[in-house]
Amino acid sequence: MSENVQSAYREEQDKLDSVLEEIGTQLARLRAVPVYTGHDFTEQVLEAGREERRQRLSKSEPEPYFGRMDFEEDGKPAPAPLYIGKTGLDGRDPGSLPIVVDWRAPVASLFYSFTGGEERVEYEAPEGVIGGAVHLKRNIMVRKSELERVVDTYTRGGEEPAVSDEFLLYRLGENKDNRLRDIVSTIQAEQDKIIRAEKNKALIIQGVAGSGKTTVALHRLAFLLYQYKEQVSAEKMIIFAPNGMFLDYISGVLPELGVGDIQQRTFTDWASKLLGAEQMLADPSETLDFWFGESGGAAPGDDAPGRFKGSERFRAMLDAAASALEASGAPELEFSPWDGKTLPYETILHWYADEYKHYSASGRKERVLARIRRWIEMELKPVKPETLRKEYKKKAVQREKAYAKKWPDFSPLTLYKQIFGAAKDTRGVLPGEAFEGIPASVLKSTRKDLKEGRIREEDLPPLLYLHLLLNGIEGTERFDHIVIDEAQDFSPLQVSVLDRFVRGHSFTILGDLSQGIHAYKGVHAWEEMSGLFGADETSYHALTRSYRSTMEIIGFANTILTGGVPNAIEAVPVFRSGNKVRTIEFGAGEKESAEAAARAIRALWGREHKTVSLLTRTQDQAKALHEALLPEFPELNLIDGGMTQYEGGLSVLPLHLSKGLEFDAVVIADAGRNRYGDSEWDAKMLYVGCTRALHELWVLHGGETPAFLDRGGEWSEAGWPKI
Ligand SMILES: Nc1ncnc2c1ncn2[C@@H]1O[C@H](COP(=O)(O)OP(=O)(O)OP(=O)(O)O)[C@@H](O)[C@H]1O
Repeated sequence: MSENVQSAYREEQDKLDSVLEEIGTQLARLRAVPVYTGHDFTEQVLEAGREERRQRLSKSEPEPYFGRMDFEEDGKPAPAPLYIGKTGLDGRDPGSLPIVVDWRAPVASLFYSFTGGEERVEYEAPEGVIGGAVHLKRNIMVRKSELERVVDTYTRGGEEPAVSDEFLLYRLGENKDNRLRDIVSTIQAEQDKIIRAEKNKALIIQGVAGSGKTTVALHRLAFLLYQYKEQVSAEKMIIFAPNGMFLDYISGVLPELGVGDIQQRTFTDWASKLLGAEQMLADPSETLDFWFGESGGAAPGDDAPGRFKGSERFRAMLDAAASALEASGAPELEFSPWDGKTLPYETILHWYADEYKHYSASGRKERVLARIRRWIEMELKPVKPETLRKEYKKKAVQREKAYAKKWPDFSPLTLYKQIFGAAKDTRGVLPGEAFEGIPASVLKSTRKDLKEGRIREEDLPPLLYLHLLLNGIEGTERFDHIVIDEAQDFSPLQVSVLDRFVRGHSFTILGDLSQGIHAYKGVHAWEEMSGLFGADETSYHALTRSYRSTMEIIGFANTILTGGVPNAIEAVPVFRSGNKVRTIEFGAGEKESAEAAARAIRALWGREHKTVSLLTRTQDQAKALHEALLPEFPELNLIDGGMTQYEGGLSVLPLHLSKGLEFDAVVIADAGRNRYGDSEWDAKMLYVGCTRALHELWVLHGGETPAFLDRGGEWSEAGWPKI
């Protein structure tokens, strides 16, 4: 250890001792106050504050901070050290400087945005822009209250800053367990910009595989809750992610950041509940088997059911259908509560079309019917004698009920069925020719589904859209912020529907077009989404550095993109080198394939790797391999789409389910031409699979492979390793 390093270490040890002592003292004081359990409101509030501090202090004790920055503010005589932690630690005396600054505080942004070369830096504080100079940037690793590492990434007047961040590399080199982790200590400048971006904008983030999109979105939620305390609440924020297992995988990050209660759902789950249509939903595996089976993979055009039903052209049809129904809403009838008394159609129409025009169609219907009932009451008042009035009243009630039935029900499902010619209820039926634009295959399959009482995931956005058009949003929960993960699989209609449920277009929309393996329903270009918002309502950010995988893995995965996907954005790896990717040929056949997989697992599992996965093209192959390998590896988990828990460890799963996850080592079970063609889609699938690996990637195949798979390039080595 050099003298400088030694003295830095000693200095930080002293600092840590004093901070821990302070935490201990504050905790002891708080614990000495008896817990209040009475009914006095003021006392209860004070107790809640004490409890919150007790918890915060206990949480910060093992790792009170992770970084230090010495900052000389303009006009101040000398630099002052700022310690930055996951939670702030205030001094004991009111008005004293914080001992540890919360990572989300404005001044802490300097720690992330400063990359070493800047003479002067600035940050935005509530009181205005504050400028100054950085004298030192230091990473400090404390674990279980013990000082473990001190790494200076910048010293003013010292050597040039290191090209790669040693501390970051150290963190990236660690093995992962079965949960995504927080990255507060190593957030990169380009990520920090996104995390701290203003709230009321639809942020669209295109990030290469492993660029930290999911992680950044979760940190952004924690930031928004801190920065906009008064305007947002955790319960009114929601994350949409592709499946239950993925939600489980990311579920640890927010609690680590001290954030609870944020809703985490799949769009399907949320939308079907809102529509009360859970029972009608067809099993999604049917669609997945179609697209991900070996016979699938045809380039999905704009007439694929999901693409069409999420498109702007279908939205225009829905608009037309809802307007037509609304316009023809009030039945062309006068209302007669008893013989000799009538309420003319013109009056009813005037109420419906003019007086209540600001309400949704179903709201107008409700109001018109209520007004008719009030009219009946008024008309009944002068009727004499009492017996006649009673008789009229009875009649009026019956006739009003019968009349109400003649109104359309304004149910989104009924209208949707009408659009596809599948409705029994023909009130307000629209002329079929208005919907000639529906592709024939979509019309046929959807009509059949609807007649058989079934809807599919891709029907949910249009149904929700119709629901909004016909019933409005009153009484429905609105969000303060929405995160859409894997947004390349969302359709424009889906996003515009969600836009109605969020205040101020406050979105974080993140995805990667190169991983668009659900292109049969998702967007093919981000403009399809940004075009939904006004120019000042949205901003676009690109993340091109990949933090997950070694240089060799990223280099290899990039060759798949360059060879198989036109205009794809390549990932830039951080300078972390590991073993070359292995491409291993086994003799053709199912048995040989299983034997090769077993040999790969034997070599990779149970050594330094905590998570190893075997990725197949289809669910059936995953099942077959699971069966074949289980006797030797009883701990092998078979993962399917219905799972809501992610086990980690050793697993076998189809490629499309591995999306968003990561593993220390990945084995592509069979990348042969018999499983994958040369299409862009096949390339994207293998790209997704390869970029799941952190440290080791082995690609097995039975001989011939798709043209885009680079088996002899600089990043890979053929054959089994010599051990
Ligand atoms: N600044 C960082 N410091 C340390 N680790 C990071 C950083 N950014 C990302 N990572 C790590 O990189 C990995 C990938 O992150 P994440 O899953 O959020 O990326 P992603 O862009 O959503 O990936 P994909 O699209 O491939 O699923 C995670 O292990 C995450 O902890």
